[in-house]
Amino acid sequence: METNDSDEGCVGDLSDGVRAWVIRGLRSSCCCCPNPGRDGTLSTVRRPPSTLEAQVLVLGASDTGKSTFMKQMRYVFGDRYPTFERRRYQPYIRRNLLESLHKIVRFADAQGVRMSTPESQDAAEKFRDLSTLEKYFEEDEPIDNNDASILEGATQTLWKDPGLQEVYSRGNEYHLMTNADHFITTQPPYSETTIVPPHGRERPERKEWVKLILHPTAILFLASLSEYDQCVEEARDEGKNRVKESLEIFEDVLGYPTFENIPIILLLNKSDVFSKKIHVHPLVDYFPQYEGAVGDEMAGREFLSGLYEKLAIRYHRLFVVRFTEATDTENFRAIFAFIKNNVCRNMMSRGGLL
Ligand SMILES: Nc1nc2c(ncn2[C@@H]2O[C@H](COP(=O)(O)OP(=O)(O)OP(=O)(O)O)[C@@H](O)[C@H]2O)c(=O)[nH]1
Ligand SMILES: [Mg+2]
Repeated sequence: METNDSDEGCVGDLSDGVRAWVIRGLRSSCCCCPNPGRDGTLSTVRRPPSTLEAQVLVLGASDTGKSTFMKQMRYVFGDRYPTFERRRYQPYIRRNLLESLHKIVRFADAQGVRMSTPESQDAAEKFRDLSTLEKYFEEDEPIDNNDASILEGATQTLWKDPGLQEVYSRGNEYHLMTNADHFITTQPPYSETTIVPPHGRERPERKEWVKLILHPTAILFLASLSEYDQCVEEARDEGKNRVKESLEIFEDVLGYPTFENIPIILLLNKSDVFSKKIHVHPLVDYFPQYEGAVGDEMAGREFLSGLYEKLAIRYHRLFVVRFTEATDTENFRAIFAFIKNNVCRNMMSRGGLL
């Protein structure tokens, strides 16, 4: 399902007069840059001539947290999330969650995993047939209260079942969205307005976005630490590992002539998911060259960041790495301060001030 990511377009003033911008239609890129015109084109900045402006381009493979990062910017520096906007997200979140529950139940069927009680078997039945759920996908139609409470009860009953927990922990085998547990354990978005950044799924048209972007001050490259045990959904038949896909995109960025002297800040995101997963899914099962201990979070982080570092060294590029959790606002604030500092230093150094 595609989401109408509201981060596509101008997302408002950030600190120090920098504006954030996501180029419409480019899933994998966004930047902080001069004011966009109303028609979505970039226009001249009306600022005092002495104002310095940074353009930070945010890149990365699908599902790594780019939109979440931009939404945090808006939450921290912009107008938070007005109620109307939360309402706008709700149908997308609801659809993502229903499709996820359907995937979980079908995977359980395929693997011969049965829910352990008659109640949870009944609950599973509610999500087994996608065509019966489609009526809840309508954007403009709220679910009636009775259906909402049936779906909510079924969701909670299923979640407590050990059979469901078993297949849930194997979500990497069938492309389960990252935060399905969050939606389920907080407030399933059937009747109440719930806000969590939605989930976009398109695979980036890499060669396309790379042609369209400007000369940024810095590149923020997002990669997901937690995807080491997942395959690229669109390249499922090839069984292509998502970290490998991300490394290829990183290499494209390193090799792109326009970016030759642009500093890169690598954000290894979803560290919260990684720290849970690493104990359950050994890194060595997916990367045989990993030599650290099973379940050693620090060694795992070092190993994965080392894969990016090797590429950067090969291309003689300077870069810095941070481990992040884009869904955590406090973590975002700290990372944003780091980025700002880094970008400012870079601008000063380019201007001969350092
Ligand atoms: N737990 C956790 N979830 C995250 C984190 N960062 C992003 N997510 C979730 O991961 C999913 C994908 O995040 P997005 O921000 O939509 O990813 P994206 O890079 O914009 O994806 P595309 O638009 O498909 O390229 C969403 O459900 C986010 O809420 C994180 O640090 N921790
Ligand atoms: Mg996105």
